[in-house]
Amino acid sequence: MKREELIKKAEEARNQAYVPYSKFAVGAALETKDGRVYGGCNIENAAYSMCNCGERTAIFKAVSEGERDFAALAVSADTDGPVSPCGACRQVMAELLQQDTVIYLSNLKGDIEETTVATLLPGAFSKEDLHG
Ligand SMILES: O=c1ccn([C@H]2C[C@H](O)[C@@H](CO)O2)c(=O)[nH]1
Ligand SMILES: [Zn+2]
Repeated sequence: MKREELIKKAEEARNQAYVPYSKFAVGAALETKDGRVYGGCNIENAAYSMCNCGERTAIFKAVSEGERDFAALAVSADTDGPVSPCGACRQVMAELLQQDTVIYLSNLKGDIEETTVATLLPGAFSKEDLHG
């Protein structure tokens, strides 16, 4: 899928964001190597630490459906520049996406930054660290 199409799907997922506290809506769209797309939005909670980001919602939806091989992830929010994923999402991307999964960071103005998991989180803690 073209990056503009995947970003549009992230924007559509963003419309479902449940953000009564921050009012900051985020959408994500994760495309598998077979071309299936899983949307995700951020979902907040009155117990703030339970808030889940849009990126992780999309990743967990896909993985929970048995998906393991991902081509691209688009993220969209109403930010000045391309949205910057939080550290927790970067760590989850490092574990569950591939090294060659393309990440499109975007905003509603049409700015797009194309990056990779390795660039977003150099030195990520991984299963190699865990099992020496
Ligand atoms: O890349 C990001 C950054 C923040 N958030 C969410 C978490 C919280 O619901 C709100 C404000 O931080 O935005 C995301 O979903 N993705
Ligand atoms: Zn996050």
